Amino acid sequence: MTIARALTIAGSDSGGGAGIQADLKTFQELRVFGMSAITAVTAQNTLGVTGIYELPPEAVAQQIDAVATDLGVDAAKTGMIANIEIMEVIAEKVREHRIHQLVIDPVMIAKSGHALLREDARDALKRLLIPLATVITPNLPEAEVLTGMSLNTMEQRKEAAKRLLDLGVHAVVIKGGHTDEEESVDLFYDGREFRTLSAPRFHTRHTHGTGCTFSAAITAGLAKGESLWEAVKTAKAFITEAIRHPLDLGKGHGPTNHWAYRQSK
Ligand SMILES: Nc1ncnc2c1ncn2[C@@H]1O[C@H](COP(=O)(O)OP(=O)(O)O)[C@@H](O)[C@H]1O
Ligand SMILES: Cc1ncc(COP(=O)(O)OP(=O)(O)O)c(N)n1
Repeated sequence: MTIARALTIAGSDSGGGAGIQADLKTFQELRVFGMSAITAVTAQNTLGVTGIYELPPEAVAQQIDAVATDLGVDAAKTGMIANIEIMEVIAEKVREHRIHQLVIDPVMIAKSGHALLREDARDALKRLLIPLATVITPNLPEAEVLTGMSLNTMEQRKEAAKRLLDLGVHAVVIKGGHTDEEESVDLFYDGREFRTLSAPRFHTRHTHGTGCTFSAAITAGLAKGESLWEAVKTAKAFITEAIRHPLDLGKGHGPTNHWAYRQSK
């Protein structure tokens, strides 16, 4: 039996709803062997982030080397990167280990409002990492920062997707979580055609880690050899079930339910 292997390069969320923890739970649910390279440790729960401890860039490089030289990586994703120095080593290691299936979730700010990427690293993301990616998955505020556009309409989002593709990435998914529209519509663009993925919008406080979970599910699909579109469709179904059946935990923005997709099958 071939074992699909996925690596997450991201921050640790002590609360278990986002970051490395959400990614590993998602990989496991989708029957992919999960590995991690931690960029930063956050003290975090459903109410917010109370501490951020960035790791030395060498520690991130060593973790990537350790897994890539022994276990092997079929696909990888990035989440919280924290700073430019860490971003530089990630770009170097992705090239060195020839990681060709790379999902970049350009995490900038948590829903609680805490910055998870230093502001001076936002431009570096466009220069250093996005050109190496198979797909990037910005939410609406992140897509606005990366393009400098206001994204209120679908036409504006399509134009933003084109501009993001011009940065050298193969495909873009602009996620539709951050609106009050009736449906949560994600826009996919691979340079050939625009496609949309729609789901009912659930009125729930349990949306902590939705972006991490969605991008981890895409990574799992790529690790298993699925086409990008197949992987994105499964990721949308996975996150929709995870939000539809929330876990009643915490007093703030609670986690999604990582085992709901399996139970829906
Ligand atoms: N309230 C919601 N109801 C249904 N789907 C949602 C909801 N919030 C987010 N999603 C979906 O979750 C995924 C992550 O989107 P989003 O929350 O925008 O990302 P992020 O966590 O990076 O801000 C997308 O597929 C989006 O459409
Ligand atoms: C350690 C860590 N990484 C990423 C996030 C952001 O997760 P995201 O999926 O964007 O969800 P919200 O935090 O915005 O709800 C995080 N919080 N912590």
